Amino acid sequence: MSNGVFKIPTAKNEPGNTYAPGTKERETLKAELKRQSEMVVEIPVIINGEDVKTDTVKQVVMPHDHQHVLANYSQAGEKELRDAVEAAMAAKEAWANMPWEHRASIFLKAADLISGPYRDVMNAATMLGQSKTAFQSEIDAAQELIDFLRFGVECANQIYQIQPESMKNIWNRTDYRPLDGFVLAISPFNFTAIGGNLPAAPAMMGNVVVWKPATTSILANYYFMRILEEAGLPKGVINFVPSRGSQVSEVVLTDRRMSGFHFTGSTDTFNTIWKTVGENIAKYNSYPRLIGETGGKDFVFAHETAQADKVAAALVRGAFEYQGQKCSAASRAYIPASMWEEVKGKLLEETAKLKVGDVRDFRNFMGAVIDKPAFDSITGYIDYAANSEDAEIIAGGTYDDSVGYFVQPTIIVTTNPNFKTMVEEIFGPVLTIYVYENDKLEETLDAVNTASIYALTGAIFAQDRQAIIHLERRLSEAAGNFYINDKPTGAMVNQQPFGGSRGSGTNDKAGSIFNMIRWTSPRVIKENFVPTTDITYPFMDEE
Ligand SMILES: NC(=O)c1ccc[n+]([C@@H]2O[C@H](COP(=O)([O-])OP(=O)(O)OC[C@H]3O[C@@H](n4cnc5c(N)ncnc54)[C@H](O)[C@@H]3O)[C@@H](O)[C@H]2O)c1
Ligand SMILES: N[C@@H](CCC=O)C(=O)O
Repeated sequence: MSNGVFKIPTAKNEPGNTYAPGTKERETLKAELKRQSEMVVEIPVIINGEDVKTDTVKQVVMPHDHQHVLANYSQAGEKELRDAVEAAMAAKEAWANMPWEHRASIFLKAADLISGPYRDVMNAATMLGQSKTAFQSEIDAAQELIDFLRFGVECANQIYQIQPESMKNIWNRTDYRPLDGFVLAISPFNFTAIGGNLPAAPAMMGNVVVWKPATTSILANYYFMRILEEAGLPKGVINFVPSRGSQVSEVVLTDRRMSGFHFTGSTDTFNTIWKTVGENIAKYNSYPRLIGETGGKDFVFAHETAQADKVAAALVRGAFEYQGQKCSAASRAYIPASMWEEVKGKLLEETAKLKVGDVRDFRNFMGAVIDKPAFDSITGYIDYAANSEDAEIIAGGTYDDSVGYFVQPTIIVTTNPNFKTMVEEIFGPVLTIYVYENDKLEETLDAVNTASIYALTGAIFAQDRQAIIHLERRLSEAAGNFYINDKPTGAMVNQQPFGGSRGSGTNDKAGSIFNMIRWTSPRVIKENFVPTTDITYPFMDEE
């Protein structure tokens, strides 16, 4: 029994640790890295709160030391996937009917557990399993994940307060029901926070979920699942099913009770899923909500009034942090000829300083790329540029996968604004630059707008206010997250709600009210306190 309109604790962005030499946080994180490096975790499938081991067991390795096994995980097959759907459906009624403040408490508690006792665990698992540096892990597995949980609760609370007007004798109410079925969440490898948010956001709104994590981020995703359990998530509300994507599509995506799909990953995968849903549309109980944040080919555009050193700094951080494996990473840049020599000098100087290696050595700025297919794909682009007459590699261009999947930060300069590496998402530490003549501003802006199918993030650099206004207008459809005099990465929950359009997804802005509202199916209730007995209208009494 709940009596009260409860006040949700005010959400604030989680402050980050620095891990500077001599700090306590650096010491405890290093100890946790050592502990996790010396053990092999056995990761089960988790269905209805029960650990399930299967016959298909696969390994999780460190990308920066690929012979080092961190964990073995059970892969769910068809039976486990079907069981997960049934477990979710069985948990549905009790979860949907749990008083909202108790649902909220579970996620707020999980946020506090990550902020406190499990911060090192989440960071170490993300560093070792996904090859993130301490800095990159902290902004993801700690800060962003905590923010998603706390602001998610706040957004849900705001939605529940959106209520209709009522007239004399009438009370109108909106009942924010969860969707009529279950939600399938499929997450990418590159952000532990996104992995957590994809199942958590629909669950906060009262939905039950089948969650398929990416195979290369399973370790951190598994620890998050355990934290949710410790926070009190009832059995079956989120079912954790490491599995093959194609099999999830066959078995879970096409189940008639699938009412929502929450995805982040590549555009190709989302297209395949959308097509599968379309082909099966007559089968579903209700039209499934399809929410997908996908790829990017993010740009930095410098105007002739920009400051060269700031442009160069944004390019280095925007392109090479986390090995360029951010959907928001700066991967194409447009620099005016008048500024190029200065930008180039600074870029080469700063890029030469970046150390690439094992993330347990805190002096490294970059770790390894995620796995062998990613390594082969990224180095394929580098080789293509090396052999092209339209391009010159001015930094990096080398790679080595003998110990870990290491790719040096690479800068390509091209004379063709539609060169392959200016157009396609590479998802690695490769930046391509097109130097434009100062008097070709409009043609170059057209190229920014049309070169790729994506519209995720983009940054402009300029000092002149009229130029800023002009660029902002001319590139209005080119990015869902647009930056002025800043790098195109590092969006924060509740500050820069994140998502793009065109080939970059449905732009539902993760962690915001726009996304959370997709997980409800509102029922409007009209209650009449004084029902009428009149059948006819008053004006019918006389002619
Ligand atoms: N827009 C954003 O907010 C955002 C954020 C992070 C990553 N991304 C994008 O994600 C991509 C990188 O992540 P990734 O390599 O994990 O992406 P991916 O598309 O390869 O995989 C994403 C998930 O989909 C699963 N999957 C693959 N094929 C499937 C299929 N046929 N059916 C069902 N599931 C399938 C994978 O196993 C994984 O869990 C990049 O394109 C990046 O831009 C976008
Ligand atoms: N939200 C993150 C990117 C997530 C995609 O990989 C950023 O803004 O850098």
